[in-house]
Amino acid sequence: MSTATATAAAAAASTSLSSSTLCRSSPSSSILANPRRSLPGRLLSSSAAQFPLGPVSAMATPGASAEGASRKNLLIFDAEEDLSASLAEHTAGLSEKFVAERGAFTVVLSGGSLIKALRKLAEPPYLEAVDWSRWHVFWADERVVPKDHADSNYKLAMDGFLSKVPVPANQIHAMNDTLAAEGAAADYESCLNQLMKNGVIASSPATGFPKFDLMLLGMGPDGHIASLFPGHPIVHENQKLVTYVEDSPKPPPERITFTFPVINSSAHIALMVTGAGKAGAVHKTLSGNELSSDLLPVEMIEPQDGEMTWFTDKQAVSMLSSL
Ligand SMILES: O=C1O[C@H](COP(=O)(O)O)[C@@H](O)[C@H](O)[C@H]1O
Repeated sequence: MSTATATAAAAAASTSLSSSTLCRSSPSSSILANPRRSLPGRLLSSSAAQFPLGPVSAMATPGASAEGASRKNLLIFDAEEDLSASLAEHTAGLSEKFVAERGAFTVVLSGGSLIKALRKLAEPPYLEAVDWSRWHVFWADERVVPKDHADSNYKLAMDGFLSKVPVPANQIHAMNDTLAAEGAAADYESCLNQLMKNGVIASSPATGFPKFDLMLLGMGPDGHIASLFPGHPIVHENQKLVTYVEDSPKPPPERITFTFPVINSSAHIALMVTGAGKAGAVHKTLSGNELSSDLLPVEMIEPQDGEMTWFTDKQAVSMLSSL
């Protein structure tokens, strides 16, 4: 597989926190008009191969421009540094767009390797250029552990990213770690509903579910995303916004997670997948049969009215023969 220069890769348009809060809405969580800030010029990483993805397969033409491209794009990077740079550019570009359009940027984080990949967003030039005051941060999934526990996705994100950027503490909407799984899921769902009412989170005209501006996801080697694991009945949840598991195959067993209707209602989904250990799930997803009855969770990502970008490396796509 050769790499090509990305023409418009990922250009979807392309105070340290001393504390943060449990999910809540507050007067400062309403949408306010915002003077547009400009980001520095193009800072695209130059070592991605870009493939617009068809609805079923990964067969595509390299180097297509972002304009008129399909709603799913596959970016392949040689170097992790470049992936991280492109993810930063992508996120900063979307932040600028949504802050200008609606005065807020709602971004959903996951746990795992994603957080390290976000590190360049907390560095110049993004550190100064991004309007962090308009960010509202959420989690796609959380483990039922205290917020200072080594397994906490909140702690991971705080330590690796959020403590380095000036997002107002009351706009960091963590799941409630004082409740058991079921209660914490219900609590987070009411938080989302309240923030939709306030207009902080948009609502999808297509589905009525919350429409986050950007959902940042990772994927496990088994094809799980958030805490939606292969073969688990909650992958079929279609009413709730947030649900829970008490028997996760990956420890810790108790977790809270967004459901597919919420994930698929997002305006933008960025899925970060690296490493040879994930090549099998990537292969099944990008060359598999979407009609099969044993879909992996990652295969069930289907934006209803949005755009999805895969951020991958060569190892993760090494089993794709068609590239
Ligand atoms: O358990 C989890 O795993 C996935 C994937 O993590 P990675 O380290 O393989 O990237 C992560 O996206 C999810 O948020 C987390 O709870």
